[in-house]
Amino acid sequence: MIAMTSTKASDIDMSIAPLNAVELDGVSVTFSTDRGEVNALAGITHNLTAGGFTSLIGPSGCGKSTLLRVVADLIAPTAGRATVLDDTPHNAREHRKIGFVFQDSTLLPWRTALQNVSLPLEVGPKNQVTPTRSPKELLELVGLGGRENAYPHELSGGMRQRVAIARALVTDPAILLMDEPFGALDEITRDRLNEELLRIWESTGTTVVFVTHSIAEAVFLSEEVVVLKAHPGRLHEVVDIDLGYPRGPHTRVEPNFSELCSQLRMLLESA
Ligand SMILES: Nc1ncnc2c1ncn2[C@@H]1O[C@H](COP(=O)(O)OP(=O)(O)OP(=O)(O)O)[C@@H](O)[C@H]1O
Repeated sequence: MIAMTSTKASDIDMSIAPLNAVELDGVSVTFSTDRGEVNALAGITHNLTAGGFTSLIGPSGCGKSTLLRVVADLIAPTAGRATVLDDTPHNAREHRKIGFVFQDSTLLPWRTALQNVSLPLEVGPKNQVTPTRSPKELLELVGLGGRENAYPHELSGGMRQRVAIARALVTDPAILLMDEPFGALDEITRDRLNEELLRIWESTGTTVVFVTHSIAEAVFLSEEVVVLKAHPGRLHEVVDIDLGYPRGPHTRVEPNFSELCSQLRMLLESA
């Protein structure tokens, strides 16, 4: 388990864990469309520390989702290389080392919360996963103990996202990729889930890569915020969020918090 300090890399057992969970070396992605080529990403070079919490922000179309998809092995880079846990994204995915949470919870409506969380254990190669926590324990971890038998339509939007997070964690992934997971939620629910997510991050030690449009959310959650520029998507700036952990409601009223939000706002305006 990784302690909640701002020097996370030093807490990792180096005999078993790579220093970097993700290494991006000149990653470029070009899509060919009917209207010509779209340069979604151009030469992204950056490393993500194992056990860290990194947010990606930037204007619409700057390639945030594309970058997550490269790491998740859903898209191959046109140029450059992505390394995940010292391996190819393909092998990391095959070994079930990557969990993904989308903006929409994408739960199966005919399955209960528990059955949804169990789903990844029922599909894919057998015997590849020995989960640290059972689906029931994961539902407890995300604050849904006692709601195992609820169907998605019986749960609020925030609860459905909690189920989606539990489902993403069921294979015990080393990396959790989250693409605007709380974007559709009201502000109070979102703040509460941000606090929950940090608690889950603390207890699982997973590396989190989090896409958001919210500056405040990025600052509240992250150890570092990667700001991307659009057309083509490229790295603009990396900002260290030196607020320390644990974070809670008090964090949002710290002077440093507002200063970091202003700094990021200015960077986004020039992106
Ligand atoms: N499958 C695809 N085919 C063609 N173009 C694509 C494809 N996927 C993404 N793009 C283009 O690549 C660029 C980056 O898209 P991406 O969705 O990664 O951006 P984003 O930063 O996540 O955007 P948003 O903040 O609006 O969600 C955009 O110009 C988009 O239109």
